Amino acid sequence: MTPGARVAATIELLDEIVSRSDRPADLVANAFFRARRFIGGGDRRAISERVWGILRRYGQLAWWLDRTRHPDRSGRAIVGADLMLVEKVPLHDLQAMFDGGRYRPAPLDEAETRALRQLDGHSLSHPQQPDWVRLNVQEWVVPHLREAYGESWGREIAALETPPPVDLRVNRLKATVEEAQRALAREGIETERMLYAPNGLRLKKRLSVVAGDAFQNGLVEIQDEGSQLVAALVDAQPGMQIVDYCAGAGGKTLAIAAGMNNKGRVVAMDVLETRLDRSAQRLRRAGAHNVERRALGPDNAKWLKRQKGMFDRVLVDAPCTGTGTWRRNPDGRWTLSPHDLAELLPKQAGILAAASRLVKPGGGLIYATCSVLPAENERQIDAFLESHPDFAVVPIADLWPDAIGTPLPPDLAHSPYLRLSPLRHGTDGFFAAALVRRSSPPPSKGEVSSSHEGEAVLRDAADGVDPSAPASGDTSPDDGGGKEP
Ligand SMILES: C[S@@+](CC[C@H](N)C(=O)[O-])C[C@H]1O[C@@H](n2cnc3c(N)ncnc32)[C@H](O)[C@@H]1O
Repeated sequence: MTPGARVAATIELLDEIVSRSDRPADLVANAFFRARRFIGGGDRRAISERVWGILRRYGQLAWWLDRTRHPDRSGRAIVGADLMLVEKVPLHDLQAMFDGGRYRPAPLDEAETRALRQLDGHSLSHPQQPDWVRLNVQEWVVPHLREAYGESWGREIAALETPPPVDLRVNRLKATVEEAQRALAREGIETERMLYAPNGLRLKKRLSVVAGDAFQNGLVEIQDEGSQLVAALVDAQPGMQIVDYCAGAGGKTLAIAAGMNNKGRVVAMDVLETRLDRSAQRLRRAGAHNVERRALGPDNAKWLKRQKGMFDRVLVDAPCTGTGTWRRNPDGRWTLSPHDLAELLPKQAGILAAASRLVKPGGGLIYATCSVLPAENERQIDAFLESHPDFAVVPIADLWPDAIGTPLPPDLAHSPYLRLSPLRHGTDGFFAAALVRRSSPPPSKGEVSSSHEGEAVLRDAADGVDPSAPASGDTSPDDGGGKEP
């Protein structure tokens, strides 16, 4: 493709993503390229990279368009501004690309030219940009981010601008980590061990793994390190009864099943049966035979009632704002609305309460989100504990050695919860709380606590910790000094 044709395709894809804001950008992009098979691999990568970069800096680009009184915010306006401000294309070269030639964008009109001319020689950042513009987030989200991270919120959000690495989880039903690493190397895919996730491998270079034998034979799955750690916190053991209550297409179900050696039972549940169905092929490929899929709905209502108090572990990977995945899904920065958050909060609380009924005394309940907003995380847990005194928090440092076994990130040593971020841990932003259902009623004030039954790690921690301990920004001894694994 000529540079002009690439620019035209970039504009087209961006317009499509913006007009289909109800769909995740990656799905829109997949459909876009499927319908244009003539676009080769190299061009496809270049176009995607540019579009994803533009979505990451959309706030600043839009700020410049406002400042120069550009007539609109169409794809051509945004892409034009990006080429000038980021790639430093001078206006006359931009005009040569926008010349209306075959496969190239239509010529810039007078108003467009007048606005874009003012960008010549400028950079994306400008001292007059407010923090939220500079950091490419919507203004209404800032108080939530401050609550999460305190004054280091800017650095945390800046870290979400870095494109994510490709992370793999080795399926221990099929291979050891070393065997999988060697199998990938034979395909020319070099990887390194992860700092935290014990079965994780990170690609040294961004390459596609899905066509290769290691992936096709179920030795590895694509899964962010943070997501792997959440699944590992379930501490699935052979013979256990486990529910993955919001299983979706089974990302964490697969990891849980891999820890059980096909002994015991995992029930994967979700309100969307179509999502659950998508896990079937992945489970087959992984050789996981102990997973049962059940859609939440009228068909399983009776079954669900009968299962009360039956499970050793229940994972609630709740639907959330996805703010922790903004480096992967930068469109989320712009599509998220206060209304979405307001709708999610009661939904998350309802799901957590419903799922908790399945946990047996002494059993564990893991609540997780890929959000960094305390309203969806710490405050949900506070409210849940208030109305469910039979549950208590298990501090993450108590679970980590047995469930995960790698060195505990220092900033989590005194945190009741797992709080992961790209800046500190090199993962997506994740939150997880591990709770245990007490086997006996909680001690009343002043009374010495009673002993508990159940799994060793959970039992020891069943009296819990103060869940009102400060959010992640406040607990780190090394604020923002996290290292990339
Ligand atoms: C964060 S996603 C789960 C991702 C999945 N666990 C994984 O690791 O791939 C949240 C899931 O919750 C499901 N969900 C939404 N409302 C629900 C409800 N009321 N009960 C159970 N699941 C629900 C959504 O369909 C979605 O699949």
